[in-house]
Amino acid sequence: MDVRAVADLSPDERRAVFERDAGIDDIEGDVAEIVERVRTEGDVALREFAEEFDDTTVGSLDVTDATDRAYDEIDEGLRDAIEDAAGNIREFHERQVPDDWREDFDGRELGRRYRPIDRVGAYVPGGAAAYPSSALMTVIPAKVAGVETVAVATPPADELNPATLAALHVAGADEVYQVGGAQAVAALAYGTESVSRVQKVVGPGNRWVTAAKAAVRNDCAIDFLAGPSEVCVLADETADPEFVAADLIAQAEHDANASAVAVTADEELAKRVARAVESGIEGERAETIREALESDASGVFLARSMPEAVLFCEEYAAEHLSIQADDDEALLDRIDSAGSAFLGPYSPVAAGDYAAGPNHVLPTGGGARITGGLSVETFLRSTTVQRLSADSLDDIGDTVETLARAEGLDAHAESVAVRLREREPGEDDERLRE
Ligand SMILES: NC(=O)c1ccc[n+]([C@@H]2O[C@H](COP(=O)([O-])OP(=O)(O)OC[C@H]3O[C@@H](n4cnc5c(N)ncnc54)[C@H](O)[C@@H]3O)[C@@H](O)[C@H]2O)c1
Ligand SMILES: N[C@H](CO)Cc1c[nH]c[nH+]1
Ligand SMILES: [Zn+2]
Repeated sequence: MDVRAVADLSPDERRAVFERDAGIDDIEGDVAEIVERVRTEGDVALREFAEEFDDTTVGSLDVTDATDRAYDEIDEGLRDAIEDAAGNIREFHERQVPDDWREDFDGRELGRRYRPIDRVGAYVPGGAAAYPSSALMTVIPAKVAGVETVAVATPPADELNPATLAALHVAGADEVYQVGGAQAVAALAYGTESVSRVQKVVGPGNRWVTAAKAAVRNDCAIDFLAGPSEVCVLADETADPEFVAADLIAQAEHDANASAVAVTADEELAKRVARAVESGIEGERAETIREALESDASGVFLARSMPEAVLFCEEYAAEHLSIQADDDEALLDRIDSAGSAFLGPYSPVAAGDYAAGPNHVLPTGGGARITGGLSVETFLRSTTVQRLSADSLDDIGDTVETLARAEGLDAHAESVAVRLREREPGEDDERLRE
């Protein structure tokens, strides 16, 4: 792996890193066709795509019943790990539940009220790897928010992954369908004979899943684009190059379209990280890792100073930002855009991927510039509430009428004026309310 100087990057090289698209743009047309076929042909299309893309002949699309059995049958150690991670994830997300509130603002009683969305669809990936962790990360926050029905789609297989099924049982999924990729997103968004449509589709996935979420977003709400994994490690001379390399390799093993970057102002560290990456690539996923790390969107970058490295991170807007440096809090303070930040040498991204508690479904492709990751709020809608007393309406009456007339909306002004005209001098608020 080469070390590239940030200052020497050409405009094209900068685009490849900072405007990375994980191969999604290339498949927009194909995904539009898949989505349209699911929309018009329903289950027939789902079955054909399962044959074509997953090499699976699907019997029943609905596999909800398999989850309880899987939970009973999986290895006890695995069951404990799922329960342990689920407990931490639930605890963290319970902290996010907002309270309804009402307050008095000079006679205007104002507030905010929260209600869960009724029916949500969660995509749980399962192509190149199995993702029981994503089952927990999508379904648990929805259930904590109070969503009544969480329908899950996960790729079909002759034998579905038992850990994923067991995790769905633990998380409390209500419906589970074996359908993967773009066709799964389309099925949840538009409905088919077997899959009832949902109000919002959430969850992570490869470029096919992510492109489909982008394609349906005008017809069905989505969380955000949570595509092939990414990590940006900001390191100084105190960092352990083996730790930095391990974090890059870990995210790269998800997908050949994943991206992983490290940036530092210390040339010696940069070289040592690059060497540690080279020697650390091994195992069954070596080819995937190599492809991801050799892409123009990945690499070890040498900045001229830590401020330049910080700017690099801000511009990158990573799904995962790892800071392995002496003054990590001060550095984090200067970076606004990141899905999840991991501070210090003992906070590997993988801890957050599985069990620390925060959500691992996070925006990729620079989405962190405008949004955070999946949370309880993703599954809530809010209503503002306003009750004005006669006196408080009187207080703002002139302001409302003046602005309404400035907009040429006289009926708006009149709807206020009629109330204030009919108000008897000295009439109290209680009477007006009756
Ligand atoms: N950003 C996040 O929050 C986050 C979290 C977890 C995982 N991820 C990402 O999720 C992804 C999981 O990917 P995966 O592939 O293992 O599982 P997946 O379930 O996302 O994708 C598998 C599906 O892709 C479809 N597909 C594959 N090749 C296709 C082709 N040539 N044409 C049409 N459809 C095709 C198939 O339908 C298959 O069922 C990884 O990219 C990982 O990095 C992201
Ligand atoms: N790193 C992924 C998010 O990009 C989440 C994950 C699940 N399993 C392992 N990792
Ligand atoms: Zn991961």
